[in-house]
Amino acid sequence: MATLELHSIVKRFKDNTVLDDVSLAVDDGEILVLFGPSGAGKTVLLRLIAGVLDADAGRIVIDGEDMTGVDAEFRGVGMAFQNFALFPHMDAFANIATPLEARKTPRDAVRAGVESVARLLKIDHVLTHRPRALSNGQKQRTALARALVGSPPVLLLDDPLRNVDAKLRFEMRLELPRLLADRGATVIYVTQDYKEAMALGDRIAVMGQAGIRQIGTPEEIYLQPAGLDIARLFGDPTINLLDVRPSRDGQGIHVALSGTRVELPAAMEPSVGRACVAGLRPETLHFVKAGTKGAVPVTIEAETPLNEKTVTLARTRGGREILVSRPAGTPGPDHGEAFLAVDAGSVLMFDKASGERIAAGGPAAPRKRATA
Ligand SMILES: Nc1ncnc2c1ncn2[C@@H]1O[C@H](COP(=O)(O)OP(=O)(O)OP(=O)(O)O)[C@@H](O)[C@H]1O
Repeated sequence: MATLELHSIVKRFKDNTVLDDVSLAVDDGEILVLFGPSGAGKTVLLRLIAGVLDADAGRIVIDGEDMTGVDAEFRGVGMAFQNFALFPHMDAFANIATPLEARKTPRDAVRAGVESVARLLKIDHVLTHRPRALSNGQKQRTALARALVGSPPVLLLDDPLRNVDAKLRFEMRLELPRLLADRGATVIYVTQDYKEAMALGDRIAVMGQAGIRQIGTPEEIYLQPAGLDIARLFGDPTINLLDVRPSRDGQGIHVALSGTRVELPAAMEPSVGRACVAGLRPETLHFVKAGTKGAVPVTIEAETPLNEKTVTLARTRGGREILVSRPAGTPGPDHGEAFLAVDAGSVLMFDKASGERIAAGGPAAPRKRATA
């Protein structure tokens, strides 16, 4: 295990500044997920840490030691790439063994190391196969086995599940946290899949234009996103976003939805009188009986049963669409008029002009993350 610190990293390619003053600290044994759109600089950041690219400015410190000028093979960093990067002329065993061979590990120890990691990743039956005789999932596990086998203190995994089918992705999402925790490595894990990010990360760093937009536990990122851009990236169905202008009277702060007053917490004070966007997560909205105090009248347009939930498309009197999600098998209206309760504590409020969240609102994130 090791700690990893990035101090004010800058990386440019000609006039393209990919990383601008990026700082980050990863704890010993932590899994930090780098999440963000294509081209955000995630791979570049991993390559800088690995030592296969040089930064234009800033320092990378592993376990207290400045890595500037330290060659890749002496950094104690293992890496698995999204495109596998296996040697085609070598069988799976030899591919996995390369980090141990490079260290001149005795033959018996190589065999024991490769077989043990191959068993863990369920590829022990294909160790004599060359990459072209492996399925994508087996190739992916072989690349991962190669990154794990030397037990590097720091492990960099670049979207390792991108090329595998949905079933294996799902299995690996469940298995990987334990596997990584067992190896004791400090991990930086890149993905573009928000579910993977939430399932695997102790913390998630959301990458935006040239840097990190927000860093926090999965719950903090989901419940208290720093901006509209981040709120939209997490959640399925995506968050409902409604233009509002909160106002205040003797009874408190409120907005109008379908002509109905929806009370907001006092902490929403900074939003009063401003053009805002209210974010309502579909799972925080509930259908209630007609006549329930504060219930918002809507018309049900459509209902889609998904595996574990039912998603309803409702429309307000003003014609705005709202998605509501509820656990599959629970009762709910499927046509006609219905009424929605909005949980004021769950409403996220964003400044419309800047897209930034108005800090005081939103539910509190729990201190500890739930297990995935
Ligand atoms: N060797 C290079 N020369 C010039 N530009 C590069 C080089 N490597 C990366 N870039 C640029 O840096 C930016 C970030 O690329 P990077 O591969 O890190 O993105 P990413 O966030 O990992 O994307 P993806 O999720 O698609 O892998 C892109 O604009 C890319 O074109």
